[in-house]
Amino acid sequence: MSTPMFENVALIGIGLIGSSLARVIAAKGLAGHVTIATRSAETLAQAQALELGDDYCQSNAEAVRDADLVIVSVPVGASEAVAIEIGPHLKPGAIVTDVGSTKASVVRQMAPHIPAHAHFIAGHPVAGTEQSGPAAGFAELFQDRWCILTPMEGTDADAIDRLSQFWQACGSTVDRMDPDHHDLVLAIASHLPHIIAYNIVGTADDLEAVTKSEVIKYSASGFRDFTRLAASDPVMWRDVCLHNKDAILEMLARFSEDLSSLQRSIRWGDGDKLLELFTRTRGIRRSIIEAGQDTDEPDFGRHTHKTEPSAAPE
Ligand SMILES: NC(=O)C1=CN([C@@H]2O[C@H](COP(=O)(O)OP(=O)(O)OC[C@H]3O[C@@H](n4cnc5c(N)ncnc54)[C@H](O)[C@@H]3O)[C@@H](O)[C@H]2O)C=CC1
Ligand SMILES: O=C(O)C(=O)Cc1ccc(O)cc1
Repeated sequence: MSTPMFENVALIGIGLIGSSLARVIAAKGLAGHVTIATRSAETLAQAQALELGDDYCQSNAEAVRDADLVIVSVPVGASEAVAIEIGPHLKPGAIVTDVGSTKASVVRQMAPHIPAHAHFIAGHPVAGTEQSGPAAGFAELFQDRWCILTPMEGTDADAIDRLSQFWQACGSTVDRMDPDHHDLVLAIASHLPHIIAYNIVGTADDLEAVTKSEVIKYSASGFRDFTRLAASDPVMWRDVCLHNKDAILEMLARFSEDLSSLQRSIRWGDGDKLLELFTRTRGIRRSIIEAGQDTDEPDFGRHTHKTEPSAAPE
């Protein structure tokens, strides 16, 4: 087997993302030794039973002591607590990254606690499912997906390269962005769809009392797709909403305005306007598929490396 990219890797948090990382690291021989740490003893025991790593400990501080690469895969609201715990125990040259769905808040929470002798580079693999926990992960999760890194100005270029190469070895294409820009783009591309799903399924559930399960009985695939998203982890999505508040509220305001306009078209029987919108949106999906950026479901969102990642900002 070839030399591993990192001798010692510490995975903090071993849910869907952490356990997918553990699996791809093992499958591709990317680490000499993997230490797993997570808060709950039960989850740690589950990770051990699944043989996801080489060492298991409940202390985040202890887990990072020898690590060359530390990957924090916890709900974004726990980022600061983890950074405070691990900061004083990082060895010189260690790379610390995360996988959180929001970036500006994570950078604010973690960066101040990472010592100057280590390298902090926030990240977000744009890959996931509605499942959570260590049993839900799989080695192919990151294959043909984007991973966005949001390094701060002045971060060691070598460390960024090493982390990029790691994600590429996991199957991803790496892109770089400013954290605020990431949060704005992901607010519309990922956060709003989840919020809309939680809302529509909640509304249907309220109606259920009136319609006695008819909503579920007669739901076609459109509603079922919403129920998949609305089954996503509640703690993770509470944290996304609280930690990307401004961008989400901005996008929700735009969404509400457009919804009001749609409502008006329906009320006044403006068929032309409805046809114009529905034709335009159908074209969007068709052009995505034709561009070869996506195959058919369930792989919508997987790309084919036909598009070059954009140039890294200086
Ligand atoms: N689920 C998804 O589809 C995706 C999630 N993400 C991000 O990845 C991160 C992790 O998400 P999942 O793996 O889905 O969640 P998960 O709920 O499956 O796992 C979270 C893990 O974090 C652990 N944890 C929580 N607080 C901790 C602490 N203080 N110290 C140590 N461990 C702690 C939990 O015990 C659990 O093992 C989140 O920030 C999320 O926004 C990113 C891309 C996709
Ligand atoms: O399950 C889905 O459809 C997702 O969209 C998964 C997902 C959730 C959160 C992320 O930050 C990235 C991907």
